[in-house]
Amino acid sequence: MTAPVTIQVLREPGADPALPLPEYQTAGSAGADLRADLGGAELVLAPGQIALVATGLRVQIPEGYEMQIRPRSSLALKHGVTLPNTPGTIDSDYRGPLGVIMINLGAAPYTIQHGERIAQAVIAPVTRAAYVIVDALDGTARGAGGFGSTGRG
Ligand SMILES: O=c1ccn([C@H]2C[C@H](O)[C@@H](COP(=O)(O)OP(=O)(O)OP(=O)(O)O)O2)c(=O)[nH]1
Repeated sequence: MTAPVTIQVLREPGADPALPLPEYQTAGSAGADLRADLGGAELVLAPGQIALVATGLRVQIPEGYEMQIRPRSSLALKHGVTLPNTPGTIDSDYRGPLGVIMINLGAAPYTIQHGERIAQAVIAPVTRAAYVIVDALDGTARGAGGFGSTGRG
């Protein structure tokens, strides 16, 4: 296993110090679970509602990496609760509160509990590109074909 990337974490003033930091549930988990810090309260997400859910944390990600915030499949499958902007992008130069944008696509209200695991954070290397203007692009067999050009199934 490669050495872990260190993410410096600052708790927001007033954040619940009892909440565990993002944590991997198994040795092979790609994502570390993020918890809702609701100040001890709960948050009801009505069908169709979008909310920015606080984690109570700020993070400092090393340059050259990003954090991707992804849904938990269990919440999505059982309740239709997911992230409308998945994966959320946390930039290495961002120093604000780490928030999770959630949406309830299910038919019933969903109650998020204080401390509930609401999403997962995946750390990934970032490749930066240089964009350059040209007069023509290389030809390929696919050409401009897309959006189902190769047929269905
Ligand atoms: O799910 C998310 C997505 C983003 N952010 C924070 C961290 C990220 O670095 C910053 C900006 O996100 P993004 O680049 O996706 O937002 P934007 O709409 O392009 O805004 P900006 O103009 O601030 O970049 O907001 C979150 O806390 N949670």
